[in-house]
This record gives sequence, structure tokens and C-alpha cells, in this order.
Amino acid sequence: MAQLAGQPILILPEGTQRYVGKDAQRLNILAARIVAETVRTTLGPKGMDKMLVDSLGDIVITNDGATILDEMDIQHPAAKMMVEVAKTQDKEAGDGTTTAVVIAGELLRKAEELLNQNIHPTIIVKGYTLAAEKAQEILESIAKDVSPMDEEILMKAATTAITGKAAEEEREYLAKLAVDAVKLVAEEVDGKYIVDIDNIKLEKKEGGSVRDTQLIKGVVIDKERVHPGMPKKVENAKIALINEALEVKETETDAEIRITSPEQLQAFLEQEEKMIKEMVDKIVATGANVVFCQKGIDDLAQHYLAKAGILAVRRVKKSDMEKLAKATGAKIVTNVRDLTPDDLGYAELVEERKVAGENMVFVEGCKNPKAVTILIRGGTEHVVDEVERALEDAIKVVKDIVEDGKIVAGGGASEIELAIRLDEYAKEVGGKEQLAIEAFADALKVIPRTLAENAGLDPVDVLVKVTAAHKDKGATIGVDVFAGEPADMLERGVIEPLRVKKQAIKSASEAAIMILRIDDVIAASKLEKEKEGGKGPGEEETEF
Ligand SMILES: Nc1ncnc2c1ncn2[C@@H]1O[C@H](COP(=O)(O)OP(=O)(O)O)[C@@H](O)[C@H]1O
Ligand SMILES: [Mg+2]
Repeated sequence: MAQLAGQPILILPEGTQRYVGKDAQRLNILAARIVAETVRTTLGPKGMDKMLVDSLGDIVITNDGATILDEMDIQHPAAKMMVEVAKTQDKEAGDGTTTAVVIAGELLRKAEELLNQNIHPTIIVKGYTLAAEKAQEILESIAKDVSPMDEEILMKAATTAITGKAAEEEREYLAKLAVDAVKLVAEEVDGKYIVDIDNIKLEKKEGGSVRDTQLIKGVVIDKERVHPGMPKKVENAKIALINEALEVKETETDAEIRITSPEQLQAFLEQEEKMIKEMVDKIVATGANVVFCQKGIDDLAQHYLAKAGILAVRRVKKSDMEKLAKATGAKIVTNVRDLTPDDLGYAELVEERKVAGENMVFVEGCKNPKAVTILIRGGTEHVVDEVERALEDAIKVVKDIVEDGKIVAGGGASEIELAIRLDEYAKEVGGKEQLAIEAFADALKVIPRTLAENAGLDPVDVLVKVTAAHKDKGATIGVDVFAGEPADMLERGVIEPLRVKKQAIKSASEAAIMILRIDDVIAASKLEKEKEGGKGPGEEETEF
């Protein structure tokens, strides 16, 4: 608020909050760091889990950075940018979400120290930008080329991705499922592999044990056939996918039908029956023997379909319809009258089977053999959910390696090597930016330090030892959190895709830089918004 000849000038509505310059920077950095601190304790194989309870009392127990932040309903704008870091990381690389957020937090902590030494934010931004670019180069140079279908490498990477997420006994079992699934869907194009993970469907069913989780070559639908008179099993299935209710249509307009005599009622019912019969006849005429319907199938339609020996399933999820279309080559038809034999898909077998006392429909030997399902089993809802997240990470990590054929050492080895090399680079650059690049280098050590801390080791001691070992033994020495000592991570089988590390540094530095550039936060008053939003219909009248 400025004063001009005694008149206050208001340029913003009353109640607007505004922070400028250092205040804005400090508050943003603080908010972002709180987010990083929250997920920090979950990092690595010895990281802890978080229990999140939502307003309805639903509980999620997880160790997954992206999931935690997603469930937390974060409000502060700078904190929200950290949530975006996790989301981008998840989307681009599939793993390393916690790593990216923790690095971003540490980059900001280091930046704050520089701000306290009166170094201008633009210098820090410049130094961080240079360091982030150099880091990508260094990572490329320390990455190891591997054969994309090397089973042993893929198994190690998948196992590394799920350490801490699944119980130890089950780790290899799940890693193998992820590797097998990705190998099945991988397609070779011009000598390179492409993995479309949409071809891998994860279906959860509580009950049994994690070991009962299985890979099915085909699509599994969590539904049963609509009528007991239908076949349970159809071989050489010709599949129709219908997105229309096989029911008598309710009149849409407010038309009223006056029925004045029993004959008329009879005629009316017959007419309805005829319509349903025609729909089913149309399906039968195309040669279909299996129907997946996205909408309802009424009793009469069920009866006719059963009589025609067709296995039908109703109220199939839209996403499942799309998976079925892709897998069987069928076209989803929105009007039964338009259904032709060409629209049908094919599978060797469609069968209803009992899983955990409930019926599920298995579609196997599909036209497109690339469609697979992992049917996840586990004692409780929380277990199957966490197994699902573990498998998602493992699948994406395996995909990264199959597509890129490049790996780096995990356990903080790559971060330490980056820190050492960026320190050397800082000296080359010199000037004021040198300090910022050194700060960037130092910030990356947060990963090995946290891995050690979370494992109950002395972080300072571990860091000194690992750094020293790098100078003699090379870039792959990291923290073996189980043995509590520096070790060659490649030898211990702790490996990660290059893509995960490159993306983690990229998204972390981008977010940190974006937050550092902000020197003015103008937030509209919550009060004003509540006043506007709270005015429900009719509320005004009640005041009088
Ligand atoms: N056996 C292991 N020993 C040491 N570090 C490991 C081991 N397994 C995984 N890690 C490290 O744990 C980190 C990943 O932890 P994780 O909790 O999965 O977080 P993120 O969400 O970042 O993937 C990586 O730095 C990885 O190298
Ligand atoms: Mg991980």
C-alpha cells in the first residue's frame, strides 16, 4: 500500500497476501524443503513406509514417493511444484521419484546458504543450469552399455527397483514376473526395442499370497458371465465388443404410452421382446460367440444370448474394453445394428475361472500376443496395492533398460561420482558461478547420505569412505546398506537405468531453478474465495 498525498492506493483486493524478494524466496524454499524432508525417510531399501489416512478414513501404506505426495493433498504453491517433480519423474522414467524430490530439496537448501552469503539468485540459477547440463554429460559417460535382453541385468535392475517395497522373499519372484512381462510385450523396430507398457494389465485380487501372483498371456477381466446357462469356456472365440445396453430402451422424452386393453399390453411387450431378439440375432448372425458389453444386459437379452450359446459379460470397464480391443483386434461398436463379422476379435480361449472364490474371465491366446496381464494376489488390500506399485516400478525400470540398453550403478555411486566430477568442473568455470556449481555437487551427496542414514549407519563416516574409494576404485562404488560399507554396486547387483538418473537430476534441477527465480508471491485472499464459493443456492434468502 503506497501513500500519495495522504491517500492510500490499493492495487490489490483487501486480504491479498504478498511476499517480495528474500521473504518470498525463503518461504518457497521452506515449503519445498518440507516436502522433500517428508519423503526422505522412505529412500532406499531400508527406508520406512508412510501411512496415509484420507478424510474418509481410507488408509494407504506405502514407500513410494509419488504415491505419498499424491495422497497428501498439498496446498502451498512451491510445495506443489515438488509434487510435480515426482509426477514428471514417474511419467518419464517410472522410478526415482523420491530421489528426484530429495535432490530438489537439497538443491534448495544449498541455494539458501548461498542466498545468506548475499549471492544473487541469478548467479545461483546460472551455476545450477551449467551444473545440471554437465551432470547429464557425466552420466552418459559413466553409463555402461548392456544388451537390452540380458536377463541377468534386467533381473538385477527390477530387484533394485523393488527393494524396500516388497518383502525380501518375494522380491525375486516379482522381479521375474516384471521381466517376463516386459520381454513378452517388447517389439523390435529397426533393431531397437520398444515397450508399450499399456500392453501389460495389472489386475488385483485380494486373497491367497503374493506368491500366487501370476503372469497370464492375455487379458483378465474381473467380471463373471451374466447367465449360468452360458458356456463357461469358449475355444476359438470370436469376440464382439459392444458399447450399447442390450436392454429395452427407456423412452428418452416424456412420452406417455396409454395402454387401454390387455391385448394392447400384450402387443407392447411382444414388441419389446422382438427388439431385444433382433439385437441378439444380429450378434449371432456375425458369428460371435463371446460378447463383452460396456453397459447392461437385461434378463431377456441374457436369455437369448444363453440360448445361442454365447458367453456374455456386462458392465466391463472402459479401460478393459480398450485393452480387449487392442488384444483381440476387435472394434468397439456403439450400435449393435452396425456390427459386422469384421468387427469381431479373436482369442484361442475365453474362460471363466474361480479366483479367490470369485469368478473372473480369462481371455487367452489373443490375436495380439503382446497383451499380457499380471494377476496380483496378496493377503490384504494394502499388500496387493503395494505389490502393484512395486511391479509398476519394476516394469518401468525393465522397459527403460530394454529400450535404452544403458545402466548406472545405484546405492549413491553415481551421485558421488557426479559430485566429484562437478567439483572439478566448478574450478574450470571459476567466477561466482563456481560456488553455485560446488553447491550443486554437494547437494547430490544427499542420496548416499540418506541411504546411509535410513539404514542406521553413520552418514559422515560412510560418505568419507565412499568418496575415498571412488578415487582408487572407480565410479561404481556406493553404499551397501546391508553390509554397512562401501562396495562395488555393479558387483552387488544394485543397478539402475541411466534414464532414471538423468531424469531425476533434470526434474530436480528444473524445479529448484524455477523456485529460485520467484521473488514475488501474490496470493488472493482465501477469505474472498470462500465468500464467493460458499454462496450456495438459496443461502442468501435464509439470511432474511
Ligand atoms: N541393495 C541396495 N543397496 C544400496 N542402495 C540401494 C539398494 N537397492 C536400492 N538402492 C538405492 O535406493 C535408491 C532408491 O530408493 P527408492 O526408495 O526406490 O526411491 P526412488 O523413489 O527414488 O526410486 C536408489 O538410489 C538405489 O540405488
Ligand atoms: Mg525406486
